[in-house]
Amino acid sequence: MNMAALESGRGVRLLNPEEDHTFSLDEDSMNQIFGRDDVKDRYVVVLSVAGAFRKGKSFILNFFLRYLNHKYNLKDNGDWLGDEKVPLKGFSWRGGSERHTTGLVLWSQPFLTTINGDKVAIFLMDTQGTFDSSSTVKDNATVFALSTMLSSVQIYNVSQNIEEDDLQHLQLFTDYGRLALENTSGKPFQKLELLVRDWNYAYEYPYGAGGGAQLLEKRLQLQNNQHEELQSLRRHIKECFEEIGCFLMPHPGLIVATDPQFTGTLADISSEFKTSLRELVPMLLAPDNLICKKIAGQLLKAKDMVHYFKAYMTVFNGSDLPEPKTILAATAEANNLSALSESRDVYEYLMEEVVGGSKPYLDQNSLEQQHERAKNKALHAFQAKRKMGGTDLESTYQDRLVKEIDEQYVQYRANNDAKKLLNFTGTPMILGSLVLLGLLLSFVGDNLGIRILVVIGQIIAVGAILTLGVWIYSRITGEMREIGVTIDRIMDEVRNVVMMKAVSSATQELTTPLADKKDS
Ligand SMILES: Nc1nc2c(ncn2[C@@H]2O[C@H](COP(=O)(O)OP(=O)(O)OP(=O)(O)O)[C@@H](O)[C@H]2O)c(=O)[nH]1
Ligand SMILES: [Mg+2]
Repeated sequence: MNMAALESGRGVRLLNPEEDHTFSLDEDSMNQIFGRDDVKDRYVVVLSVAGAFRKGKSFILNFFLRYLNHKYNLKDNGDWLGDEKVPLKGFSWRGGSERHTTGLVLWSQPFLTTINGDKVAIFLMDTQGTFDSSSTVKDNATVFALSTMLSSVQIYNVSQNIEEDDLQHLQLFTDYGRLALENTSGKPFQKLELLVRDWNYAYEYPYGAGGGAQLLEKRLQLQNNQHEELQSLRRHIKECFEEIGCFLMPHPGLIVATDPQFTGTLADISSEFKTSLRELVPMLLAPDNLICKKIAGQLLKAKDMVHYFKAYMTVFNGSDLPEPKTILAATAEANNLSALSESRDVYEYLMEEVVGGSKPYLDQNSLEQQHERAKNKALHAFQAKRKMGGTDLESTYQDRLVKEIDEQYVQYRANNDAKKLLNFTGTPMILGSLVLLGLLLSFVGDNLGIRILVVIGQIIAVGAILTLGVWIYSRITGEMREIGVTIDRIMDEVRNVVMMKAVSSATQELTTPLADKKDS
């Protein structure tokens, strides 16, 4: 199997656990991953795997990677599971009893595709296992919460069965989710997939999604004799996620579970496990099944992820676990911030079109008009976005947008003014040289008595002086911009032709003696 495309990626730890039980965010890596030019404006599918430590989370993610590489990089519809003898690589995984993955790890290269014409980037996220001996309850909750808040598909990896404890751990989200439901449109979370590993009771419920659905229904059933708390937890879980599924995964075999030499080769994995992988992975990641990340009913772009990461980091790094209302407030802040930066992009884009670096000088009035037009468009874009957090928060961010745009305008104006000054390296230099050339020709022609040379020289000199005049006028006043631009373009051509001639004659000079030497 061709793994080349996979080898360009690696697991990047975006969230690092610190000694004092806070987490630090690797902002540079985050900006690099989500801000890549071909990625930042794409909608995102974020699949995360979370749950107790040492239960095969990183291991299974590497099969997701194989599928994604096969389907979206190599665009191959054949068997994706791969060669029986190839070791399993990608996210770091290993055997043993000590926890391995820490913090939150993202695959550095998203997989790119389109869904119904929309460009999409698929991200995989690995998480620190919960309940190891060195983490606190808060550490666990933070990783679990962040990965749930930031993913569109959360795979909740549980061992052997769905127990009451497993459901209890969803409590923080259901509390947040209920609050979010009251305040925003759309369900707060998208897909939750409980992945039960080492399912031993296939005689009761068969392996796969079918058996999983039966088990899940049983576990989420409301019963009259259940305590009220257990009943409401179940109700809320169903309310908060758009979709909840369960998948029963068979045991992968003794070599996988116990052999320290095991490298992840398919040959050492039970055939039931492989059969289930063939069902599970496309069920989550085939083109028709991809789920894009939404917050408050709105699709997120890769560049928006940065705002949410930062906002959640701040609230989860406090000394206590944040209250659901604090998480909601952070979500609303990030949501407004995304709208702000998107609208500022609109302003920048429109202004670059008229006064960007390569554009000629624009007169003051026109510049002002263009600024007003771009600012209105940006404000309109901001207002058109559905936002969380109420009108007060919205107007704070709108004021901030106006302030940032006005600051940027000052910058554009300064740059524009700088263009007014003559630029002696481009067009004027060429035109000046042409004036000199013309004068030289007519002088030589005059001395040699060649009348035609005198006329040609004078035409060149006068033409160049007139053109220079028009060009200077256009630069200083900002009027006749089209003519000014045309002159620049023609002079550019002239410069290119002259340069090419100079280079080719120089190379000829250099190569001819060599060739001559060869011949002799
Ligand atoms: N019993 C069992 N073992 C598995 C399964 N999948 C992988 N393993 C083994 O479990 C061990 C741990 O795998 P990892 O993928 O590193 O586990 P993890 O959940 O990422 O662990 P942490 O990063 O410490 O949270 C490895 O030895 C795997 O071979 C499974 O479905 N069942
Ligand atoms: Mg791991």
